[in-house]
Amino acid sequence: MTSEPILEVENLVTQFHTDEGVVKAVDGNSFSLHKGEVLGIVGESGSGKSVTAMSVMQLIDKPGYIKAGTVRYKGEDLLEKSKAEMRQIRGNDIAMMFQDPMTSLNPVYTIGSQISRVIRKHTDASKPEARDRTIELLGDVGIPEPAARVDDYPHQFSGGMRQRVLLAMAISCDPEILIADEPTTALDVTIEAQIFELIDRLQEKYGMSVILITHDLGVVAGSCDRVAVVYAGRIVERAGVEELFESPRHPYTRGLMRSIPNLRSSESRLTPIKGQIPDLTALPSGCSFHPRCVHATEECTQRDPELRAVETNREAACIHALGYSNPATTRTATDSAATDGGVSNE
Ligand SMILES: Nc1ncnc2c1ncn2[C@@H]1O[C@H](COP(=O)(O)OP(=O)(O)OP(=O)(O)O)[C@@H](O)[C@H]1O
Repeated sequence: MTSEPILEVENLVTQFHTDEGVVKAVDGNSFSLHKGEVLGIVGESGSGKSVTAMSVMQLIDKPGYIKAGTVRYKGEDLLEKSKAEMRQIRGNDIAMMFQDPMTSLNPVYTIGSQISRVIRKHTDASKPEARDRTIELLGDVGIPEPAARVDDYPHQFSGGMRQRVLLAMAISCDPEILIADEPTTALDVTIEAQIFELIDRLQEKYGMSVILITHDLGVVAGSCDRVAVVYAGRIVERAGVEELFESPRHPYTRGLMRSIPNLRSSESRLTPIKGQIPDLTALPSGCSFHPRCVHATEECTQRDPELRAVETNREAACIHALGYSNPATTRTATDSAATDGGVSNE
């Protein structure tokens, strides 16, 4: 990508002070998003994906707080904006679609009135104009007979249709960025595929940039341009989607790939990653992933690896990462792996 990033997150640290200790939910992460790009943030449950999105939107409430970092949108740091300014930016510029449509839609209002209200809050549209736009949006997101359904209540829609309504609401003010946080968690796979197709289509139609948050690398493969893989609050690998699937460099990314069905036709066995994501109040010493890593060495228990470039368009936070390189394509990387204590290909 050569254009200026529309969103630049640098060294973001978000924590929660709890009775059990300080939860390091996002621990120094940086990433950028370019115009028209779809960035996937992927990782297991509890790895800090939602907290990253909520930090960008400035929706972190006590006991949480953003301890450090910058979130630059079109060059301006959102962390320095007032509450009123952020209210304008949310919806108008950056819209977020949450996991569960039932908690995001109010059951006592018609879906039309809920979408129209958002439009009227952010634009000077009149009531009839907002209603017309709402019907158009419902059509855009694939609700059949939108003019007839606009006065229905959320419970009159199926789960997939409610998710479409949320998408209509999120794009109603033509945002520059759409953050979709596990938008299909509660849906079956056919409906899930339809929602991702829809997001793709709308992203092109409206020229939006999208951050897609998911625990499912399969989703990433189908929809994203670039990917940030997160583990225990840290980005452990960042790459273009093709590079990532061609040769994942972090053992965690490899583990995630082995646990997805149908992703690699040559691998018929599914192998879940052993163990669990650590308690974010008491991270293991050294590399947080070392207790679950089949390649961990003594050094991994002591050294906390930084995210570093392993080749163009590719970074990984693993002291052995270079050892995963394909010798045919990245000779230099493989050579240096030898001096870096690198492990050989599996
Ligand atoms: N309000 C809160 N108070 C205390 N801890 C919190 C709070 N919100 C989130 N956390 C903690 O922050 C960490 C990251 O949570 P987050 O929801 O971002 O994970 P996630 O990767 O989005 O998981 P999921 O896919 O299940 O949503 C977790 O350990 C979670 O318990």
